[in-house]
Amino acid sequence: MIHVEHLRKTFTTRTGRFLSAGRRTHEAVRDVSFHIPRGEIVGYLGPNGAGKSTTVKILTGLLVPDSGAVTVGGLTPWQDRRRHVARLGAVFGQRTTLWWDLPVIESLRLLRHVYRIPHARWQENLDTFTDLLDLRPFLHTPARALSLGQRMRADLAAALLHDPELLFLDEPTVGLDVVAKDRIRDFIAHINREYEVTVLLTTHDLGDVERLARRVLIIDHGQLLFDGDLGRLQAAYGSQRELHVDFEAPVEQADVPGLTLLSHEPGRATYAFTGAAADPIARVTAHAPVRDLTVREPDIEATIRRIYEGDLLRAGVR
Ligand SMILES: Nc1ncnc2c1ncn2[C@@H]1O[C@H](COP(=O)(O)OP(=O)(O)OP(=O)(O)O)[C@@H](O)[C@H]1O
Repeated sequence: MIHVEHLRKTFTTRTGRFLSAGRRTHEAVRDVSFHIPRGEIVGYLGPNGAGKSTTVKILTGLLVPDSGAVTVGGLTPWQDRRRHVARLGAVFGQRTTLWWDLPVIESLRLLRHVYRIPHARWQENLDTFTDLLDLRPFLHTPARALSLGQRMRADLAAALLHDPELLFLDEPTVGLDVVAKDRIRDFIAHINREYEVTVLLTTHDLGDVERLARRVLIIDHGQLLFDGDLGRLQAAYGSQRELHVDFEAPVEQADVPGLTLLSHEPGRATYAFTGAAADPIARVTAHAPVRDLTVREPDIEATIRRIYEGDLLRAGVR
């Protein structure tokens, strides 16, 4: 479905003014290659500025790369833009594609015309998504008056009315509570299963990835660092957990044998450990009286950092 070969994109920006004016070239994407078969959900991950949006903009046809070959369903996005766009949908957690002042249903009607969807097909999809996403209570509410969770549900319906083969999701659950996140994730899994929609998911939320994607691509500084199974990634890099401890009173010496001290300020310390939490908790509580403690799973950003710092290529995991 998606074929990307040796993709490269640089941006040139101006620096300084007048006599000191110059140009700086920045390689946002360097030599990235990957293939995604139809019907797969792939998590596209990386820290801020890694090159994710640039790749997605090229895949949607918004940007033209400097070099490399890209085909999506046999089309070159920036050359066959109209045909390409008709086959894809996109949802951005940070902004809506709905008309702000219009009731949701009016936006969905307008999209029928934009994409020239046959009326019967549009109605069928609208009914299906209204049920699956429980849109009925706010179909007649303007987009600006929706809660974030409602807006995301309406945006998902809007992106899928024209039966796209490929869906780009950018932070689809950002800012949502646990229940709303679950609902969105269940829906995405459903449409992937039932309609065989291929999904490229960019997110900083490991929960989205764990629930939806078996495969992840990790990019940093424009280079692809990892392409493979999420299980393999987590086994290799995601096993380090954090223990955050509030002591009853400030402790002068926070080092605890067997644990790695990550940070320490009076009365508070953070440790890294692997495996079960019982032993580290016992060690810390034996060290000094504890008021409160929490165990945190590594977030995706931290895992990605560790991959980068640990030099994935040398570790031979790729
Ligand atoms: N239009 C542009 N002009 C100049 N530089 C740009 C432009 N767009 C992106 N960049 C630079 O290219 C690099 C990659 O940016 P990109 O937006 O692809 O990252 P990202 O992985 O999507 O980050 P984020 O998670 O913050 O959205 C960054 O260093 C960014 O500053």
